[in-house]
Amino acid sequence: MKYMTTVDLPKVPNGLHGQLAVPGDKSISHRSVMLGAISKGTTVVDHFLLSDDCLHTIGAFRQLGVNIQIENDQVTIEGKGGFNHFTQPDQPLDMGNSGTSTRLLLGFLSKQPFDIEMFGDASLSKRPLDRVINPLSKMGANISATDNNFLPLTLHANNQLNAIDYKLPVASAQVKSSLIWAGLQADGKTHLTEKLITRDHTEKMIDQFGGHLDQDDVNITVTPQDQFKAQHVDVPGDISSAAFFLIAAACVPGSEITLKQVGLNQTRDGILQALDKMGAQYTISNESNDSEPAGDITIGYQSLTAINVEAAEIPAVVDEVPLIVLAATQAKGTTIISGAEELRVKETDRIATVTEELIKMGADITPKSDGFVINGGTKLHTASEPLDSHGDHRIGMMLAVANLIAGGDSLLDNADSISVSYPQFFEDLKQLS
Ligand SMILES: O=C(O)C1=C[C@@H](OP(=O)(O)O)[C@@H](O)[C@H](O)C1
Ligand SMILES: C=C(OP(=O)(O)O)C(=O)O
Repeated sequence: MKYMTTVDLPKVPNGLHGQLAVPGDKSISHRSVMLGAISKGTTVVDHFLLSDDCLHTIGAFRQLGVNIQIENDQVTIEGKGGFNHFTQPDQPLDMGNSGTSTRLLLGFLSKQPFDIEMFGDASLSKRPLDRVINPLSKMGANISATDNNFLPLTLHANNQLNAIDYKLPVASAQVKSSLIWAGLQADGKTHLTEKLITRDHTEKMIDQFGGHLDQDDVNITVTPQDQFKAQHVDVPGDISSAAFFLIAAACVPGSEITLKQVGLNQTRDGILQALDKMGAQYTISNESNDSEPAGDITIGYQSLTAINVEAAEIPAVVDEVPLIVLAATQAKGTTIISGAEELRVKETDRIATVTEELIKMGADITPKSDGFVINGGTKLHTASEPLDSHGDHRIGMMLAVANLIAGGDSLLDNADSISVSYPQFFEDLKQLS
């Protein structure tokens, strides 16, 4: 897909107000289709995120012969009752812009009795896959990828996966999840050791669907199993989507908002930890805890102070780092973010694109190889040339929030990339205006 649309970014002269339920969590939505597909029975998923990325996961499973119905934001998946009942896709699987779909499906589909081809868009075709190809190959998967690292690729027919002991060289929930899917199909116990704890939605959902993993801090043992039982999944609001409004409300004078039933999984709540460290006040109410914890978050405008963010804190906030940089431009003092080199291999090199775009609005940011140094207290202004999402949904939405803070009239190029994770972002922002 080419992202072409240029939009006039909205303003909120009186701040953000009111209540909003953000769309469902992207990571959990992807995984609900995967577990639903191998379970026995019909899985019903409510508050599913119908964004481009998740629709690519649904599209791939439909091509594998899984019957999936969509009605409003409810998705119904007729499970196949195991990993062994898929049919060979008659076209290559289109992964679009979605790193999660690609990396998770590589492990999930690494023991199928037929070849499967996969391709993606220009951005996804530049993102490294050797982080999953290498360990999956050790397990016996047979993958021919472009330069052994990139899409397009072919996952060759394979009937044997060997269990391995593997220490993950990167802190990545995508790599961990891919290897869990493969481990469930291997011939013995697979032992994984994470570099740092990363989001645990795969582990929680396996448990919800009647499976079992042994976990102890960064160690996970996967025992082969494919007896999963269909479930009802209620997807909480995506904290990564809520984060745009949390930062907007904290930084635009006069704001006071409540975001309803946002996912509060502790492996994902780094944006709240960062706000705490910046001295922000917010309240959490109506907490629920089904398979994933959730609650309502109320936050208003306030002054923020600079913080340091280090490597160990990054996984819980990896997709929200662009927003921490933006908040840091408004905070008192100098913020230093380190250990965030993974941002260089997201939809764009987010260290480069965040810096380039916020500098257009007057921010004082110095990029580092693994993060940023931000001198705060800047009055952001309208950019004299259009801002650019660079085709990266999270950069596009972060810039829309930056324009709210500036109270400016900036334009945003390549705005339609936002549909990758949050198609109704501008409508929801209007609801809070
Ligand atoms: O597992 C997931 O659902 C995700 C994991 C993260 O990627 P990495 O695991 O590559 O850090 C995150 O950036 C991505 O948006 C979603
Ligand atoms: C990095 C992201 O997603 P993915 O890796 O699935 O493309 C994201 O949503 O910010």
